Amino acid sequence: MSEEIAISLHSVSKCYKRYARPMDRLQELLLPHSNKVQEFFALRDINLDIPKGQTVGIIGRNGSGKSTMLQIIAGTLTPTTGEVVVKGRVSALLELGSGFNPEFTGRQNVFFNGRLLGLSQNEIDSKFDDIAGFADIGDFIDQPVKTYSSGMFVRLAFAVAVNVDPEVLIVDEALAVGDIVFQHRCMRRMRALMDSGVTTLFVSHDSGAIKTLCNSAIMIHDGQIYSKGAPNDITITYLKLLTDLELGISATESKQTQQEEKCNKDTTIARRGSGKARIESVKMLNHLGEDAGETPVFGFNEEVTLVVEIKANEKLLSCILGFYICDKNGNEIIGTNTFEENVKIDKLEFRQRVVVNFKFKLPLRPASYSLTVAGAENNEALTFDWVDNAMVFQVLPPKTGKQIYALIDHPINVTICTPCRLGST
Ligand SMILES: Nc1ncnc2c1ncn2[C@@H]1O[C@H](COP(=O)(O)OP(=O)(O)OP(=O)(O)O)[C@@H](O)[C@H]1O
Repeated sequence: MSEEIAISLHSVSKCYKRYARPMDRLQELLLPHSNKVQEFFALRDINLDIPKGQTVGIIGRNGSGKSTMLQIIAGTLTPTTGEVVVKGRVSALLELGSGFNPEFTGRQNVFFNGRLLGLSQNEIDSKFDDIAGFADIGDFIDQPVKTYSSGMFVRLAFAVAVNVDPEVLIVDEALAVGDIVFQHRCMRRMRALMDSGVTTLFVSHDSGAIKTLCNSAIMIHDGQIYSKGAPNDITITYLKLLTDLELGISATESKQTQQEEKCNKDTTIARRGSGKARIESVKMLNHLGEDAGETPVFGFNEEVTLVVEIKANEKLLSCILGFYICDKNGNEIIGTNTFEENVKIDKLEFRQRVVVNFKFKLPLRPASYSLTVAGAENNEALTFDWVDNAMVFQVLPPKTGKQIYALIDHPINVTICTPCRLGST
């Protein structure tokens, strides 16, 4: 059975007119053929099908075209060319306060927005208490929204967006504005909506949020889809591109080197960095100090040693080496570096090698994990080498048969107190 497509973009482009000087705009109006206008493509030939029920993370640099694409999907912007089909009610949180009339009270805006989204008066009536409760802005609900703080604005906008039974939800980092308690409330609600089958597009610069929330991701670069796939792979691609651009490597070259690495290994190993020094080898030793091989299997809570060898390709004034152990979604579970552990690596001469050992236990839920290893000259410097998926290993279940429900099994002391019954003889 083919999957149902909720959002479909076919050859979508968005071209803006730009003028070098404000005068040029006027001249163009008065003399339409004066050729003062420059065409700028914010989006170019986007083809995309998003299946119903997916949570898709959208990632990309500032100005890459993310908001333009989402506004087109939300229907608040018309594409210059191409076709967009979106099935179902779209609730979008794209710009702070968009869709709110500043002169209306919060209550009036809830009704106004609800009607815009196609709800009847009765439907909004029945949802109003939920919306006001979620926004939790007290008496401000009856004040004009122009008197709101930006946090209150977001609260109300989010409360409306998630309580109108959307079929497509579009969220553009608006969550970052509320306080921590509200952010947690938003996350819980978003998860509940996703679990109930709402198609969600989530734009964020926070790769952690993309990895935790989404089941696929799209990276936009220069108005085009640069890459799409599993959230972890896409965030790796994104971080590699950011590093490469900083090093003066073009986006095309960055993509090419990543594809070459991919062909050489089964897993999406991604390597980036300035190359001032290189991670020459990575291995893990088991609790007996034996090399655990290329795809190790460790016992639950086994003590292991991660052995990393680096070689300086130039003289380094200092060096920090670190690692992460990530779950299959790329969430960092264990990690540290020599600086945080107060272990100083002195300067390295050209071609000098150094081997760093990290010894730790693996109190992890039985599953497969990947290892990321990275090094930098100091805390401010660009990494000289960063290797994602340097190794993948397995952790076995505890021999005691204990179930591990959380990601990590932290030692916990449980005591039972039996209170004396009052009045008993
Ligand atoms: N109305 C407009 N007129 C001209 N250019 C525009 C207009 N709106 C957006 N752009 C340009 O289109 C490009 C894409 O903008 P967009 O807002 O979609 O990027 P973005 O990826 O969402 O960026 P950010 O992460 O900073 O929000 C940018 O170069 C922007 O300057």
